[in-house]
Amino acid sequence: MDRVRETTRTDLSHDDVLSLVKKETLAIHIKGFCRGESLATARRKLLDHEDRGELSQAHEFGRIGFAYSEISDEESRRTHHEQALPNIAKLREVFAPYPSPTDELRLLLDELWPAGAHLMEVDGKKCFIGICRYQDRNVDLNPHTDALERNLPAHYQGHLQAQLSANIYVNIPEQGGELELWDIEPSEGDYQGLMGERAYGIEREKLPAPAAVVKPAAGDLMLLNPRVIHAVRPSHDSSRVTLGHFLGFMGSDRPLVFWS
Ligand SMILES: O=C(O)CCC(=O)C(=O)O
Ligand SMILES: [Fe+2]
Repeated sequence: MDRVRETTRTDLSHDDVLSLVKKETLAIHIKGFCRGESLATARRKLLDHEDRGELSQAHEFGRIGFAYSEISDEESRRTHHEQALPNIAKLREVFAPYPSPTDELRLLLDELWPAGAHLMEVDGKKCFIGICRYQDRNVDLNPHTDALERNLPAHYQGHLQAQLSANIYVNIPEQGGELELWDIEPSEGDYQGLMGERAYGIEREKLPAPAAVVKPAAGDLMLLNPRVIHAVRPSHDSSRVTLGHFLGFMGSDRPLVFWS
């Protein structure tokens, strides 16, 4: 079975999303999701943006916006929610006068999902969506999994049935920058054990060869299930710049929720 499915913006379906939830498909690839003019405008601005900062837990990665995964205490929790809407507006502005691909993704999923899709709220506070991430030359995004539960408050555990990831590629190096996917879903305990003292992720040497390797192009959208191990090979030339989105699945008849 082909574990990476190619489709188009118009053909993306409810069943495609469910196939990722069930891990029948490892990734769904939509080539040319972004419109050319909009991408060219944004790429110029994003490659040299004054608001680029460093990801709290792994300083080798640049980012615009404050990720949910950066929450480690009450102050960072407040920061995430206070900056959520201003950061959404800031990234929307980068694409102006065109619609931002993050907004288009939100609308597309709201339209295709029977119960719709909206920003995640935690304790009545909205979450940020659409983080811009920079992986500069020779930086390795090690094999890892993503789990919202690592950063949710204690009384909010257990409300997701599945987590999906949706990346929009703004700049992709000529060499390197491939997405690697393994068909391995470690339990949280096993993952923490494999991680040991590392800030995040697992050594590649501890894993077999990946089940799939995909090289996206600038403008593409890739959906994946980040509860299975995945990684991004280092770029050998320009920075790899993406817009990252997570989707929460709470059942087929419930809305999808968004955060970054
Ligand atoms: O940038 C990518 O291709 C994948 C990034 C990633 O780790 C994720 O989507 O969870
Ligand atoms: Fe990830």
